[in-house]
Amino acid sequence: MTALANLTRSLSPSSIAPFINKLMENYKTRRPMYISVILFFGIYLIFNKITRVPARLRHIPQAKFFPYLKSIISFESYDETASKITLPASKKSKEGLYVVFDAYGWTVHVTRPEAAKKVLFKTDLFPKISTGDRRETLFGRFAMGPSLPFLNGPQWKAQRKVANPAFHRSMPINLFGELTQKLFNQYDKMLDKPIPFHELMIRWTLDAIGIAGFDFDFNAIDDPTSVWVVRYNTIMKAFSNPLFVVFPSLETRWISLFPKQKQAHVELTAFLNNIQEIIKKKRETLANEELSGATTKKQNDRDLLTLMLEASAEGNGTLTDEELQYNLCAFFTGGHDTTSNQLSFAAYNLAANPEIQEKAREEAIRLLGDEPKDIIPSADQLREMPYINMFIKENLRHNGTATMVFARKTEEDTDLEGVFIPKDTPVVVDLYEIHHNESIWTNPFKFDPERFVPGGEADQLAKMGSTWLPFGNGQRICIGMNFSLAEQRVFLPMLLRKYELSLPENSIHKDKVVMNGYGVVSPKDLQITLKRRY
Ligand code: HEM
Repeated sequence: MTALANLTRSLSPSSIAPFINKLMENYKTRRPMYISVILFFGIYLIFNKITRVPARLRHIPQAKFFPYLKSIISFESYDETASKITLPASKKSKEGLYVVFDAYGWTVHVTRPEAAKKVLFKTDLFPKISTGDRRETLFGRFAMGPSLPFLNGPQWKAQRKVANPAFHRSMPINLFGELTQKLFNQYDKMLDKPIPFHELMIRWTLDAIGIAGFDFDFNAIDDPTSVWVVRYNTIMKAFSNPLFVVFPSLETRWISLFPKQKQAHVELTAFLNNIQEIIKKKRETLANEELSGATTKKQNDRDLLTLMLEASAEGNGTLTDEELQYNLCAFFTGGHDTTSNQLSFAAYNLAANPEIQEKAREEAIRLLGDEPKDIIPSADQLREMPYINMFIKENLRHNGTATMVFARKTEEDTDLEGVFIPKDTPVVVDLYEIHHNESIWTNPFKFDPERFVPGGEADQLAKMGSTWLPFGNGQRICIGMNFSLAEQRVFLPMLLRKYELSLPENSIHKDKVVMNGYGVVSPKDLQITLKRRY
């Protein structure tokens, strides 16, 4: 007790004041040194966190950190990064797992079909990772609400039940065909010289998803300067600004310092208001139709929004206006760039492989005739194009635009093909690596549609698990898969009948296609020369 009393007395304010004064004096003179030590220590901690695999994941092979970082910050083509870094890492273990520090922190990547199947099918063990609170960022306001790509469990199921019927009806083939004819009018203004193929494809898919999604004509093919096209493009461009992707708080707290980003938010508000207005009008129209018993459009001409509202009315569940808005935006993010990239890769693969192009053209002519006029294939004809379908599948394998699925997170400690993965570990299935893994596909870098003949290599491999999965697999498989395939099946035979495709002499893609992007890739500035056949 006496000792404690003495200590308390010695710690009285009057006794420690000189000590504090001395410390403050010292601090004033040595402030730069203290700050340096704290900074150094902070940097060391961050460096350590980023460069050292955490102990709980050290039993899994690692993709080399610095070469990986260098490759990402020098914007190397995705396939270069894969060949140099991630594919070699995937070969270090028979299970094909490796860890790398990416957008989710230390993440386990899956590059073999057996493990991929488990991750994609066991949705309760591997739910989608939470994207954190980015609701106030531009991308967050556009897409990160309660919508299909981001939800899990019963909430996701309830939404998918409303959306599924809209994607499992007969597709708007005529719309895709008419838009193709419109695009041909643009091609015809630029014949026999390199045309910006990818840029035009982006305009085509924007019109397709606008009209088929919610009956809104952007008119991007005919007028890329129209107010809605410019507005949409401004928003999309601002999304991909890496500064705000990496530091979202700059956008939420310091937005006034970034006038361009601020303007993109204004454009987005106008865009979202327009969608809300369309939803409101659509509800009114459907209510009136119900009252009068009249329907204005045939089933396959109805847009996805109408079909979802009808599915609700038929008792498949309900979506609020907010949920409908976020899902329509999800159809834009999921369905616009992806299909335009895929069709541009298709054009590249036709131009780079003249024999394959000729074989595909012969099939299109056999099916649709060789009369010198545009012909839109019928739904039955779309099912009768074995070679073009094989070409489409190989294009999705060899140059699939989605290189990986959305990240998952382990719900509990788990075993993946005999490898221990602790709870709360981010897990990503690498689609590109599975499609280019030499221990799965024979000569995977060769473009060869024959792999997909019935009973051929692809069919044999399917027994191993998820070997061909450009749209993902399992419950969360891309809801727009049939929509996109229908777009491709209409566009390609029409293109082949009318034009011969070649790569310009000075094309940057002469040796192999040069890619842009990371999770979703596209052929960089793809130019193609078109020669009319009729
Ligand atoms: C070539 C075209 C396309 C490719 C390669 C593609 C690929 C994918 C992939 C890999 C996923 C993720 C699966 C996962 O995380 O497990 C996905 C999900 C999704 N895609 Fe697509 N997609 C395409 C076109 C479309 C289209 C046209 C739409 C809509 C019109 C669309 C809407 C969606 C949506 C809403 C999801 C989330 C589904 C869910 O979680 O329930 N996609 N897509």
